Amino acid sequence: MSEDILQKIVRMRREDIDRLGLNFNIDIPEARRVGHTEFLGNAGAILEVKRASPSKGDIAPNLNPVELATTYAEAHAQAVSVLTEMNFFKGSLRDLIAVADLMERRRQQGLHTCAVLRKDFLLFEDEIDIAYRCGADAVLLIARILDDAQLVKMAQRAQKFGIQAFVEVREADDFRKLAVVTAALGDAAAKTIVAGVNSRDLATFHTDPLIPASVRSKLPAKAVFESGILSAADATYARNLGFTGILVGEAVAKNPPLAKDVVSAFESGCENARGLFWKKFAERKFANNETRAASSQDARRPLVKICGITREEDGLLAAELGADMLGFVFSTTKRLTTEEFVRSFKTRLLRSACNDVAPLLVGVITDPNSVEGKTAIKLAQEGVLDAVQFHGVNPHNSDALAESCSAALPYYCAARVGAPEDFDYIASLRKNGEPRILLDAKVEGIPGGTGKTIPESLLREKANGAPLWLAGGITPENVATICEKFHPELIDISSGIEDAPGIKNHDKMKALFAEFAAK
Ligand SMILES: O=C(O)c1ccccc1NCC(=O)[C@H](O)[C@H](O)COP(=O)(O)O
Repeated sequence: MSEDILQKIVRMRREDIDRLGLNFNIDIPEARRVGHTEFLGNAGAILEVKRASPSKGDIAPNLNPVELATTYAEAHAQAVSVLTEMNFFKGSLRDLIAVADLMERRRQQGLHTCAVLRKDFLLFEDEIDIAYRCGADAVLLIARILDDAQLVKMAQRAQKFGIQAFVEVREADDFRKLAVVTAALGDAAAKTIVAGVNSRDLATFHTDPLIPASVRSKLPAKAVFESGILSAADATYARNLGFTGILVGEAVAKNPPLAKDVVSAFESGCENARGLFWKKFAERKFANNETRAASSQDARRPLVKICGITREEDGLLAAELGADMLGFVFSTTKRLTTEEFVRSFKTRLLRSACNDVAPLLVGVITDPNSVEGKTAIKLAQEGVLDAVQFHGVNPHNSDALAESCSAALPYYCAARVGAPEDFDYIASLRKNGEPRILLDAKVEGIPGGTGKTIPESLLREKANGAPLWLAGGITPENVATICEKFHPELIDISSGIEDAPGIKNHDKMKALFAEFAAK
């Protein structure tokens, strides 16, 4: 089997250590000469001294580590992460020593001091000694490249020095290792171990902001969202999920003035209902991947949202068939629903034991200032609805969202797509920290539920890359072909399973889900 990039980094590092020794031929202090700052003693941002990466190539090849770390400290970062891997990240133990010495000078001057993390692909206990002597307050331990015994020995060595072991996890086996090392450290674990989840797959470089969301509940209280944070809005998203730290590299190394915005967005945010919605969705997505693979359902089945529910029997059947989300339209169209209906449906749904996990309930709105829009927002803030779908309206431009943000509105955006320019709006939503955006067909004069599909050429040209949430004209007849062509993560269906607007046809609904039975 061919070597992935992570295996290559580790192999080359082992070869360098054989040639140069654990200190890579660099003079390092005989003994530690700096004080100690607890790594993530308080919630906050960890900003990185990063010259290059295997995924991006050169990022800031000529950066001055002391100048950059000074900017980070002045932005009140909690920690500075210093990459010391030389082949792919162009880092060095010299950078680590320089940043730790800088923090010691700041400590003595009474200035804000950041903890210093040695970020590398560490393999041996004696590398912890070297990190400690250089002045690190924490060391990264990547669970995926260490076996149980080695991970435990390295964490114990960190504990012996009174520094933190920052254990990076991502896959199921990493979580098992985290449990092993936590048990091995006993009472000391709470003080020594900080867990981090990387939104970037180190083998493929693909980042997905839903990966940290999917595992937040399995992590200890102190937990870090690593990679893929490009803006203040992304930092807010991570905080909304309940992470106590973010690790930001490329964005701040390339653009140091961004450090301040990222730090303050993270520190002023909090865990809230928006984060809860994304956690529920992400847990559902990844749990479903596993259970479907083991059941009679097609493992490639997307998540399914059935929209435009106006009758209890339709919603209950959709739930029984395995719908992941149910949509209720709070916009004056033929599928308009009411507050009373949604409240009583929710009670009924929770009473019915048709599914282990009830579908998420969302209110679709086209005008946050309308009576209907405000009703859906209220129901989402109360927790009756799991989220609001801003359909064709930009929540970031609306006063309603600004007001409701303080009350933590769970929401996502749906964009109506009919021309290439519409993807500019989608890009702007992504920059605003939206982890997923639903794409729906644009038909003049009809806000949604049009029964029309998005032109294939547009999807092919413009929607590549990001996980796709797809609506518009999906039917039991075309769903298999659409899924085969575009591999959506979620599909959203309304008129394709109806006899009339808001009146679902049960045979069509069954036919839709039958398309996902393993063939
Ligand atoms: O469905 C509606 O009547 C509706 C009205 C106003 C705004 C949005 C609306 N639906 C939004 C959805 O999420 C639909 O499921 C989506 O447009 C797909 O509909 P369809 O093409 O009928 O499957």
